[in-house]
Amino acid sequence: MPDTTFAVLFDMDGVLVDNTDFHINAWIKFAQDKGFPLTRDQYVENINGRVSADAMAYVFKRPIEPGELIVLTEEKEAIYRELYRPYLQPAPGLMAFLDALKAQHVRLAVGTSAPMSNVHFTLDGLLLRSYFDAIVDASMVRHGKPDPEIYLKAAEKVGVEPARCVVFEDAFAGIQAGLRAGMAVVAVATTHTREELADSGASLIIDNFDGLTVDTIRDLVDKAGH
Ligand SMILES: O=P(O)(O)OC[C@H]1O[C@@H](O)[C@H](O)[C@@H](O)[C@@H]1O
Repeated sequence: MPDTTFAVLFDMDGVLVDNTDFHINAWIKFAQDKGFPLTRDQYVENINGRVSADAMAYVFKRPIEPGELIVLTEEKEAIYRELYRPYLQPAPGLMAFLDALKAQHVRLAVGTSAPMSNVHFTLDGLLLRSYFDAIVDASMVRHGKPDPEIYLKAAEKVGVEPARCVVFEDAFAGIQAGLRAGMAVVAVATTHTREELADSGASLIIDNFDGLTVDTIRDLVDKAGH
């Protein structure tokens, strides 16, 4: 029987996989090729963890209409996948943690700003899809992170109330999305340092999933008093 007393919602990029540097390099190359140079700091501040519509509007300094957005997004993501493919691997400790959650029948979801093509690349490339009861990607929401819509939709799909969900996130936009959804957030210190994440509102900061127990995460929800 599924345990519906709490659910765990995972961001994808920077959490299930430690791939931020590959996204940064892909964005920098893509933007440079288009004649709109981008720095690493600009990426971290304005693009990291956000849906492509918002990221592209930032890079090109104008809103991008839907047809053009699909083309530009796939152009950028093809660069990213080419760069990251040889290094594609689950985050340290992830598989053991997912197995432990599954053994206790905890409901699991992915909530990502990535397009479906990258979800396929990552979850199917690593044979992770079967672990998740729901997957919400950028194509399924009207508003990207930091709006809470992605995580609220994931909670609805797994049938667990938002206050009983824990979100794993690496990006400030994603942490905000989780908090605004009324969820406890665990920050993963891949993109940002522990110091940078200290005031983010996260209940716990981890370097990766090594040694993380299901009880530690269940306690976060219980302590939040929901
Ligand atoms: O961290 P998430 O929500 O999985 O976000 C995916 C997005 O993360 C951003 O950081 C990348 O630059 C995007 O290209 C990518 O689509």
